[in-house]
Amino acid sequence: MTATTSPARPQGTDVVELIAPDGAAAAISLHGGHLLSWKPAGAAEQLYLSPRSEFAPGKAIRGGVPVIFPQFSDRGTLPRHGFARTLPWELVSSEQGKGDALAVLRLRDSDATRAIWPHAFELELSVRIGGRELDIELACENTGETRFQFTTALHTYLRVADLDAVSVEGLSGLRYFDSVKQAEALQRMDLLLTGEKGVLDLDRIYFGVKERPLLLAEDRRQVVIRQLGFEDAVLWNPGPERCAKLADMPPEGWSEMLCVEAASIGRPIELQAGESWVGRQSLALL
Ligand SMILES: O=P(O)(O)OC[C@H]1O[C@@H](O)[C@H](O)[C@@H](O)[C@@H]1O
Repeated sequence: MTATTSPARPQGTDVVELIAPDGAAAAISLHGGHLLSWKPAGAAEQLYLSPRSEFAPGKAIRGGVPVIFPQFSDRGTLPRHGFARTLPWELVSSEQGKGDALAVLRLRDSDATRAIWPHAFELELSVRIGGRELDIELACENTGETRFQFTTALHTYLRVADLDAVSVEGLSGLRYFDSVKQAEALQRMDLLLTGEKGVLDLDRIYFGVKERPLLLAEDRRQVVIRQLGFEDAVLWNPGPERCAKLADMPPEGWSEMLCVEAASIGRPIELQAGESWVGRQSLALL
């Protein structure tokens, strides 16, 4: 069975709706190849999507899962977080299986990308849902004649009921770059408390996370976050002051979200002509 592509949601953006036989559901915008919503079977929305997001050509959507490629943040000369999140992707396929539903989207280099990044590439984003699990896979192929390097992330905005009650486990002993303090540090404890009792204005790149599972926990909810192929992870929450300066976030939006991003930043990925790379982030609601 083919899933439907519904035009004109939100504000003219093409959105692919996925529904698995058990009722798990997801919505993916072709603008940015951007997962907007994930509802596991029998459970509520797990992703945060800002009600003030713009959904306009050339603009990034605030929330969901932006695809960051080929540059993380301001670490290079390209627009912040690269261009994949602001370009139209094409739908390759969307289908329902026996126990899941899967959509595949593609972005290839174009005159617009080559004007600022002179490389031939093909990105494929696969989103699979079923039961209480979500897999997001990003594949990149060098379709040109010369090598290139990139940094990348799946910039997942997790919805939280109350940031004060949220903790993240699994980071102990890792070195991180604190982008707020512009300094490196070592994560001493396994438990990172967010919200007013913990770290507000949180913006950290944890290096060498590799396949360690992370656990996001709040009162009655636990989400296991796994990654494969990505080396690092980013934790981001703007806190009240920075959030107030973000035009596409409501003033209290920061208290309802926490970004846990699968990323490769510390060691850029290098692809020779014809080579491919694949990275995956998997979420499971316990
Ligand atoms: O506002 P943007 O461009 O979507 O970026 C949001 C945040 O993305 C995070 O990944 C970065 O670590 C932060 O520094 C940044 O502020």
